[in-house]
Amino acid sequence: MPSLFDPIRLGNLDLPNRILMAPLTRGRSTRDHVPTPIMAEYYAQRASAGLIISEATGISQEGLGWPYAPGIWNSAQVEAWKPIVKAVHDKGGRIALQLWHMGYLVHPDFLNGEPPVSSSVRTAPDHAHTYDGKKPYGEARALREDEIPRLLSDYENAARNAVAAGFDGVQIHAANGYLLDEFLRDGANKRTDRYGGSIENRVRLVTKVAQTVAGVVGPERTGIRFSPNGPIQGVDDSDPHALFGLAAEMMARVGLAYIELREPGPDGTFGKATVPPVAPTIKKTFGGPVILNCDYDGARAEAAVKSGEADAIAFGRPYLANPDLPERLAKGAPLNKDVMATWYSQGPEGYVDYPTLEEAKAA
Ligand SMILES: Cc1cc2nc3c(=O)[nH]c(=O)nc-3n(C[C@H](O)[C@H](O)[C@H](O)COP(=O)(O)O)c2cc1C
Repeated sequence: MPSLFDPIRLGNLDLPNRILMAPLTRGRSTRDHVPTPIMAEYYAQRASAGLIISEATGISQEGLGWPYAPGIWNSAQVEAWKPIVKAVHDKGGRIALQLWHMGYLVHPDFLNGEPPVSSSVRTAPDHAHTYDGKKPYGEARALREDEIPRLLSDYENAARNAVAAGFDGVQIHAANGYLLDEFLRDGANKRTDRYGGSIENRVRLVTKVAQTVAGVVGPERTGIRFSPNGPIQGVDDSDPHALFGLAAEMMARVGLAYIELREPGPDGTFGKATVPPVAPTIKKTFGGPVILNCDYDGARAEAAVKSGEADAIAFGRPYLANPDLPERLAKGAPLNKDVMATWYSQGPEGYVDYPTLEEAKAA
């Protein structure tokens, strides 16, 4: 069986190892959601990943409600992404862009006071990060059926821009309680039209988005992320095995290159599972490469790949804090611990200053 350190082909991308960088929002763009030069340094430091999945990146202003997060809907953003992608390529790496619509998790402050959109009228629990600190979420309105073509054209525009910026591929963000997850899971989707109710109806929007994005980028360069197990940001489902089994089958029909899953265990530190693992069901109905994420260390990751449970592993917090993660895992070296206070802070601290093993030894 393969090891974490063996190459793998995802769609038409050849990865030198099976250690992926999971998408990590870091808030180092401008207030207008334009990427900044320090992001080139950060991603280039992590170029030895089999594949970098970028931080979630807004497809439209309607879909972006995170302070200083990047977007990909206008030409200033495309131009600013180009040197970042080039910096990763110059170091021999590969980078895919994660396409994001935050749905009901966009605070009205980002929308000139207008309500955000979701599958149904609903208010997210807890508080949003805004430019004026944490605030309770606003009530979302239900996206009308006649607005869906416009949403799809936003995805199409973003996908075209990702290609123009030079990305090796894209990942559709359908996880973590954001818009596409709000349509998928019945705890959030209360619609009575053909986008709600049955499982077939609830997978319709994500399937159309996948077809639209793959139509621009190529299915062999398009992946998708789900978080099938357990509640997150107020979104959950009553029958995840049936729902995500069908969603994965639809993604296979579109021909996507891979599915990535954030699936914690029952004691997960980034969400908690509430049903038995959904990954095996998804792996069966998808048939292609499945990448697993959440709470992996080197030993668990190697065991998951060796057993065939996963084709590759995506690391989030370990990658944030260890630019040379594959080299450290190969040596069984200790890992730097990520510092939560600088996850979303601006500037270089806790961003580009985590040392490699060699730098730590030299210091
Ligand atoms: C600071 C931070 C930012 C994150 N941003 C994103 C994101 O932009 N998109 C996404 O799908 N998940 C995001 N996540 C979730 C991670 O991709 C990953 O699923 C999570 O950290 C669990 O993996 P880990 O145990 O390897 O850290 C984020 C997590 C953290 C800690």
